Amino acid sequence: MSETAPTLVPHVHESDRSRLVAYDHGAHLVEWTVDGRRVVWVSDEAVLDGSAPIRGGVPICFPWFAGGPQDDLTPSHGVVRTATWRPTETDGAEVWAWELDSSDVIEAPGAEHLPGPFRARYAVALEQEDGTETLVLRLRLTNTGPDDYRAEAALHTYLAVDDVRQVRVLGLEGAGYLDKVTGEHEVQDGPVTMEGETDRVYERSGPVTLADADGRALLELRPGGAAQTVVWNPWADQAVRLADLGDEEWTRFVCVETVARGERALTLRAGDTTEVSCRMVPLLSPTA
Ligand SMILES: O=P(O)(O)OC[C@H]1O[C@H](O)[C@H](O)[C@@H](O)[C@@H]1O
Repeated sequence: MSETAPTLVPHVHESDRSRLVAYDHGAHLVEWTVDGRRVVWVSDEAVLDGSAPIRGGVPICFPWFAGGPQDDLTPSHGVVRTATWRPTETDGAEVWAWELDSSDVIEAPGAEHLPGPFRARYAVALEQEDGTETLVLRLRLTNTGPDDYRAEAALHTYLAVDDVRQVRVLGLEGAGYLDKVTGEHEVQDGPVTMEGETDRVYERSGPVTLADADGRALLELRPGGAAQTVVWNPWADQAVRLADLGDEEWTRFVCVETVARGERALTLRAGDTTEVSCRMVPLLSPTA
């Protein structure tokens, strides 16, 4: 028997400007590179054998976010980010699409906390917009049961930055937020800058722009179907505790997440389909 751990097989797609890499494990997009510049970030220490969630990329969180409404559920971020999704037929500009049903995860740890039966379809598309190649992520959730229920969901986007201590997140000015580090409710004063562990749930969905210290816009995110934006970076002390994150890697990313949690969780009506999406628009020119 081989002693080598099984390694997930990546899907790779290259267009004129973009390179995308994804796995069926979690329907997890792990790389988006535009003109050779990394936009979606993944850890060098990410576990890629299917035994754990992948640190980086765009984890799909459902049907709960983090530890759920009462912060008492495991695994963190629900049951679908470690499930093996089924590739399915693509439509239009979609590069990949996957499906997952609640029956696929019924044996998974945490399945006893599913609020109801569901069918999920997730697609990664490269769509042209005003001559720019944009990345669009669409998560469609169908309540396949007879009763309405509520569920949390997120597209947990890890964005590559040169140095998280230098970046600004614009578009959340004046938004109320829960600071999960202090437990306090605050109102955002000016652009978001980070000087320590940051874990905030903003009651605004965007659009938001990621900019560098000089105010140069790097990327715009346009979320859809979810009311909140989470901004997260573990910073140095917490990073040391994450086995799948190199000790210095925390400086290289910021998570700006499209989220529906707590009182803003999704309401999935019996038989209906709800969509959570995020469009990412690169704003740096190739020569910048
Ligand atoms: O370590 P994970 O389960 O991937 O979670 C990573 C992070 O996800 C979100 O940003 C949450 O707001 C954080 O509280 C959590 O620490």
